[in-house]
Amino acid sequence: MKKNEIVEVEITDLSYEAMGVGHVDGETVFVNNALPGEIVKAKILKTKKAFAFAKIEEIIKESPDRVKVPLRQYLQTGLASLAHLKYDKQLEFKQQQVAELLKKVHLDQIKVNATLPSPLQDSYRNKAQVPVREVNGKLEIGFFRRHSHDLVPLEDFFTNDKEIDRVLLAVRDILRENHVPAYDEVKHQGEVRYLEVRRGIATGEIMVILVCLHKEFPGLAKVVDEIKEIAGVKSIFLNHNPRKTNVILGTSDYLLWGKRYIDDKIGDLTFEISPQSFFQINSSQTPRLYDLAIKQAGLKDSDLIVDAYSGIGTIGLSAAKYVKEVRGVEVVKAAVKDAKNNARINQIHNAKYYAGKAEDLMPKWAEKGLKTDVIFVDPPRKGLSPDFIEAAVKTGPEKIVYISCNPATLVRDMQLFMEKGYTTDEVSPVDMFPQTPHVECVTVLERTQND
Ligand SMILES: C[S@@+](CC[C@H](N)C(=O)[O-])C[C@H]1O[C@@H](n2cnc3c(N)ncnc32)[C@H](O)[C@@H]1O
Repeated sequence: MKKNEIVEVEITDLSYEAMGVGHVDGETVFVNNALPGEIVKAKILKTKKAFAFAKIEEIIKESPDRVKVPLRQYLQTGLASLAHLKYDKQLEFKQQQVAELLKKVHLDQIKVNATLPSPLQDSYRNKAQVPVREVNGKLEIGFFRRHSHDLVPLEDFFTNDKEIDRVLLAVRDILRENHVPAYDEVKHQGEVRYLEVRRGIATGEIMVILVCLHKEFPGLAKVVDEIKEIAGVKSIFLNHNPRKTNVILGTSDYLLWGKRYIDDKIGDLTFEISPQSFFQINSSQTPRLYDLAIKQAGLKDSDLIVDAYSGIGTIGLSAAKYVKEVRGVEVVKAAVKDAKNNARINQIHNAKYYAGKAEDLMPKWAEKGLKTDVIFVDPPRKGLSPDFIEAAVKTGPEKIVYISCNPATLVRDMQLFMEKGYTTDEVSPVDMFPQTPHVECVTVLERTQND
């Protein structure tokens, strides 16, 4: 295959990034937005040693599972790169992905349950982070075209809560009217790099964060005065990110107006969320994820449980009423402060939260002779470190409840726990991110022998 060549290809599979996979003359080709069962004419965009990337020129045979996407920009940008696949097939795709990863490491005896569907299939996100750039002389918000930093302007973000889109557009218009320059990443100049909007779905409280190159800019006070008049806005921050980087947020947040946090609810618990704290983005599905994890943990009132990678304490605090003691660990200091506050405002007295890296604190706790009954882990995409796993096992938990947003690292870590005498017979995918290829899973590893 050569660049710009047009090839006819039958799509036989879907990659974990939701690209159609086919073969031409023994070589693999990944075709953007093509679906299994389709025959397409595709233009080769890029070639590598053993594979190539291509885009559809024409669909010769269309899959019966293809659905019409409201805006082609959703597929161009990767904002909703699975939106062209019927929802029930998206759920099957996620289940299959986990099954294939297990099969690759000869763990196909472990059953992968059907993916738990999300109650909302669009407009489910309680948080948006959108780039701000100048396009054709105008400040725009949108999403980057896939594998690039070209901004595709958007007004309807499809997966965001509709109120969040309303606020994003209102802030965009305020920035335009006040002639605030958008960030230019080539020249590393301008002011506003990203807009972040978070909404407490249960409370309606909205936080606006202007991610800026400088700590202040001319006219900022007037911009803030106007943003605070937008219905629902309770908190306005400036996040200062002066670096030449693709990382969205800088390390310092300055409160410009209103509250330091917004409130939201999961089940009957209230949570205060500050700007840099992690909070599950699909509010309609979060209680179902936690219920599944807590139910499968089979908690007892004598249990000491660990909530590792605890964010603002949501899992541990949801489990606290079933157990004797909760001990949480989280690396973001502001989130630990939120977790402590959240225990207090919900009158939960058996939960303690500690700031630090889980892989540093767990070995210290194990050395001091801590004995645990159940350990909940909910790490970022890179999963757990071997040091953490080693130390966690030393504390003798009967069960490890693993909540994962990356099935590849989940399967890797499951193998390490299995080497140490833990086992599981099922993994449950939970759809936290409809219209995208992202997969969330829960599995419970039980101790079968003393190591
Ligand atoms: C997927 S989130 C889960 C948060 C929480 N359990 C929830 O459901 O909202 C992962 C969390 O791990 C934290 N984190 C990342 N690396 C960490 C580390 N090395 N040690 C402890 N926490 C870490 C992140 O700040 C984030 O809050």
